[in-house]
Amino acid sequence: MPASALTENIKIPQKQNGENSVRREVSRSLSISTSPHDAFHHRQPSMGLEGSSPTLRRTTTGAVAKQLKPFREQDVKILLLENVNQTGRDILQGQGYQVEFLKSSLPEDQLIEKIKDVHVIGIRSKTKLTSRVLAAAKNLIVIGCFCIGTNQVDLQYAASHGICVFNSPFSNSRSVAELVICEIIALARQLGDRSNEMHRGTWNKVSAKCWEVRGKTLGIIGYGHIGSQLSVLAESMGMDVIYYDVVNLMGMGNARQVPSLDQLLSTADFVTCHVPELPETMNMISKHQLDTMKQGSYLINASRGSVVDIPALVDAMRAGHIAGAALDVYPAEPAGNGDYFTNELNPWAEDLRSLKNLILTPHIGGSTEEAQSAIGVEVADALVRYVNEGVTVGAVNMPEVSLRSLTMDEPNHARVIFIHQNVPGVLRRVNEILGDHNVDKQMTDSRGDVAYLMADVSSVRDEDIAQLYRELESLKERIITRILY
Ligand SMILES: NC(=O)C1=CN([C@@H]2O[C@H](COP(=O)(O)OP(=O)(O)OC[C@H]3O[C@@H](n4cnc5c(N)ncnc54)[C@H](O)[C@@H]3O)[C@@H](O)[C@H]2O)C=CC1
Ligand SMILES: O=C(O)C(=O)COP(=O)(O)O
Repeated sequence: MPASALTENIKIPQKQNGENSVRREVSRSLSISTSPHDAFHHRQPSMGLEGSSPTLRRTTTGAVAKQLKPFREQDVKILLLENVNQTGRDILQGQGYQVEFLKSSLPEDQLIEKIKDVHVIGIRSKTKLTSRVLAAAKNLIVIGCFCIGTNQVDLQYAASHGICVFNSPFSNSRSVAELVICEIIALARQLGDRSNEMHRGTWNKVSAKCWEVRGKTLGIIGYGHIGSQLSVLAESMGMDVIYYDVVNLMGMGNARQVPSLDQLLSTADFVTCHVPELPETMNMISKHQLDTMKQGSYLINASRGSVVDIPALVDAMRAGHIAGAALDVYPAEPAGNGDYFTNELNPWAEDLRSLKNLILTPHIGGSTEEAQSAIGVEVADALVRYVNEGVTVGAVNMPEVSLRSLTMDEPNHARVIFIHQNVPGVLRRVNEILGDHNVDKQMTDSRGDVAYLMADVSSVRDEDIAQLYRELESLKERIITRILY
């Protein structure tokens, strides 16, 4: 059946602004093309068994998994910002998607222009996907954060608009932990200052207030992937490790959890922050906490800039109460590389630059070849699985739903994905619609206000698919319908 035959089944109401809403929705969910004649593509020939596809897989039963291709691959538009690693780009381009790659982030207004068109966006920690930006992203189905943190994305807004978000939960944890180990020793030995002096031609051999780290106490705030990895490394250097976390967690090695932040602060020689950006972690280290820290102790922050109240830290360092600090993250960070670390960016930048034994790094905690290349693969794979098969395993804002792959022996199957508001009665109505077909398998789950249903239906013709799509779209609780085949 030609694609246009299917198109004829679709009623295309005109919107006031002339934009065609069904066409837009269809292009977001079923077919990428915005041409009314291409609004539904008919089935693509299945990939041949002898084909050279690098993604040819077998299911657990040994059958060859059919690669679902909802779109013409070349129509899937992807915008990658912030220098996403080549490994990720290769995977996405290997799928035949249209990939636009930029080295830096974009200011909000430019981002709003660019995001209008794309189905997938890949970012790192700098790009702010606020509700204002996402509201412009009419075709967007998925966001890939090629990093750990997801605080830069309005996760709830994204979920309520059916936009799935993935990240890489631990591929750069080791890199951050190693940087922090390096900083502990560098602060204890005032390495930054000695090196700066030598760069200026000054020989300044001192031992006063320079220490070994062996036998000193490291206090870790947030004992997750990074904190616990750091704990192991610090113990192997002979440090005692204590940690504070809102969750009760088993310590690695001899590390001990302490019941309060104040207890950690008043005991540790080195305090390091590894909590996510949350309302509760905003200025978690401020004047009171700095005062509670031991005289001559050190502070490290490689988590998020909002966690440490920097003017309070400047005061504590000027007073000599804090002997040194290392900061990798800042409340405001520039979109790209350049001479931006000035008072224009953050009002206290010059104050920081004037302090002794303060290591300042440009958010490089996760910036190693190993981490970036692993993250590129992990997040790009998750994006491909989502675009091609609708699998949400690993998503940070959607229920995790997966079905075993359709196989090459099931040519007339379709996968229905229905993201909807999590209210009573929807499943009954969805199943009434699906009930005319043979539902081979189905999974549904909810997370907060949003539910995700995935069902594989067999023996469906192209016109059945169009009808299923129309009927599901007509349900008032629908957020997004996608049909993959
Ligand atoms: N500088 C850099 O380049 C990088 C920075 N990061 C930042 O580091 C953060 C931590 O990363 P992971 O260890 O992978 O996260 P994680 O989620 O594995 O661990 C975070 C821990 O913090 C704890 N926590 C949350 N709120 C807390 C509170 N109010 N008080 C005490 N503990 C609290 C959690 O229970 C959890 O155990 C990320 O959210 C990200 O913002 C991550 C990677 C690279
Ligand atoms: O992984 C994270 O959360 C980080 O902070 C690293 O961010 P980046 O990928 O360097 O922008």
